[in-house]
Amino acid sequence: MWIPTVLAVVAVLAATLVLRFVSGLKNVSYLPGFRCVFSPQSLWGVILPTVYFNPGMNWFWLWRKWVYEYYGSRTISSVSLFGGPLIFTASADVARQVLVGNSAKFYKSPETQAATRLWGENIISSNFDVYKRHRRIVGPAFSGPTYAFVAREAARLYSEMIDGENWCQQKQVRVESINEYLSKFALGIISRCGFGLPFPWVDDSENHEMSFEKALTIVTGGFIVKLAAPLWAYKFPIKRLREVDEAYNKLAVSLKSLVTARKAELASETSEPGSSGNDLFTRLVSAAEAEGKNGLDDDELIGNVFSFMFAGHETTGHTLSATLALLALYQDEQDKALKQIHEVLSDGRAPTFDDISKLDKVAACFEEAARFFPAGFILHRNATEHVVLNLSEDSNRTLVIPPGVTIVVDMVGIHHDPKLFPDPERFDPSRWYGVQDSELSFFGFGPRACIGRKFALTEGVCLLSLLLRDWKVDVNLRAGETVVQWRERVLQGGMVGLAFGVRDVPLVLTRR
Ligand code: HEM
Repeated sequence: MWIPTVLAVVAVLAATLVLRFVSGLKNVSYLPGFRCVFSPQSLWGVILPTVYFNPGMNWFWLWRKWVYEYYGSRTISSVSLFGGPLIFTASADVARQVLVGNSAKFYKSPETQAATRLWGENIISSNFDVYKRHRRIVGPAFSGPTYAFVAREAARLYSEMIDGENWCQQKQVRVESINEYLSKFALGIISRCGFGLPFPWVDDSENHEMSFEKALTIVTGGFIVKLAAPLWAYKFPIKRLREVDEAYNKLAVSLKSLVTARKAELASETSEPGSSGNDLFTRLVSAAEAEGKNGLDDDELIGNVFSFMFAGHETTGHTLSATLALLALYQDEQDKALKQIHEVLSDGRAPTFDDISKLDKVAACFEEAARFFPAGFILHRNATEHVVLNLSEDSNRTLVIPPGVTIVVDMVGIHHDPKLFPDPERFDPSRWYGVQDSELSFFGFGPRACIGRKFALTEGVCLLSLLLRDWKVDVNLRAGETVVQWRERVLQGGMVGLAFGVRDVPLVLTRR
């Protein structure tokens, strides 16, 4: 009796899957692309490695040299048995149609913004009128005084790093992973210039209670744990979960009291302009207070300041690591940057915000590394209505995106498109000479492109100018390894935490 029942259930399930698959094909207008069991964005698709039957998360990098040519188009689809249909585009033209020309017809779905919303609605996760309110209040915080503050803090933190790591006593430093230092550096800058916190490089406090900075470090490293672990898992004595949970609770309480304190400070006008008052958090609280009931509530203030952490920490840290990896390989480019650093900072001082535009060759190294490894590597959008896109770049066909279907802009694909960037595997900073900040495509396109671009560029150029002025950067080879093998081993892109970038970059720094 049970055998026919089981067979009937299996038949119904199989028929449902087949119907869903067929409807998926229709939803992507039969656009060529992946036909797989798990969607590349589904849980199993992400967990399983990139192999020919499972694109996974790393196909953007591993298949970048052939995949679009193979399917005969820079806009392709993915239809799977498990997970919804997707459209991927590595065409800058199609990306602009979505993110610029038709931006009002697309939104960011709550599912794709789960990580950014952990602390509350914010500028990254919101849409439509709510977004406009967030942008109106957040926008002015990103301006000259903040960038000047970033430049000052970058110089101070660099010195603290060199002293704190005892590199000042050494002629040569060999590191297995420059990423550790640069990730901590980027976290320090966001903490100081985003939250207005001291973030000492060496935390020698005797206090055994978890410090705000420690909690911040654990929380940023624990985003994925927080997203993936179900609530019941916290009942078990799993050390990592306990630690992440404690850090989240600590931060939630501290941030609430920080908002209250900043409001009180502003009310009594004790905040000094030109000092900590230029951190993004204080400027946000001030702007939100000025807007009254049209401003942001406490959760939204915290959500926004965390969105800067989410969007500005790993992105900048990974790009800096990639820049040094590439400069270690391309010594001629390192020399060009060094020459400009000596010209602009001829008196040996640290760079200020006013120097950033003069250090354009240093900036171009950071920008070219950001092209090579675009930290914001996939941009998701969903259509609110049927939207017709023109694929004229590949053919004369048009593509109709139905409401609800996700289109993913593949930033790795766009930035390795040989038509836009000839010889894309070559590190060539001159591609970015004379390009305006607003045209830097790895910061996104259209009205929702990166609001923190100048923040990131200021931080990146300051750190690189100081580090390259003081140290010659070389690859740190394993015994018997050649430079070509080092490149093959180290220069691989992938998800590192929540952003795209290179993993451990082993370098030798030799004092100049
Ligand atoms: C190299 C460093 C960075 C890269 C490559 C980068 C890249 C991007 C990209 C591609 C977007 C567009 C996302 C989309 O359209 O869906 C974006 C948005 C954003 N970024 Fe950045 N980012 C960087 C640094 C920063 C920094 C330092 C901050 C803040 C301090 C920041 C804050 C933001 C915010 C708030 C948004 C959302 C803007 C909006 O929706 O209006 N980013 N970023």
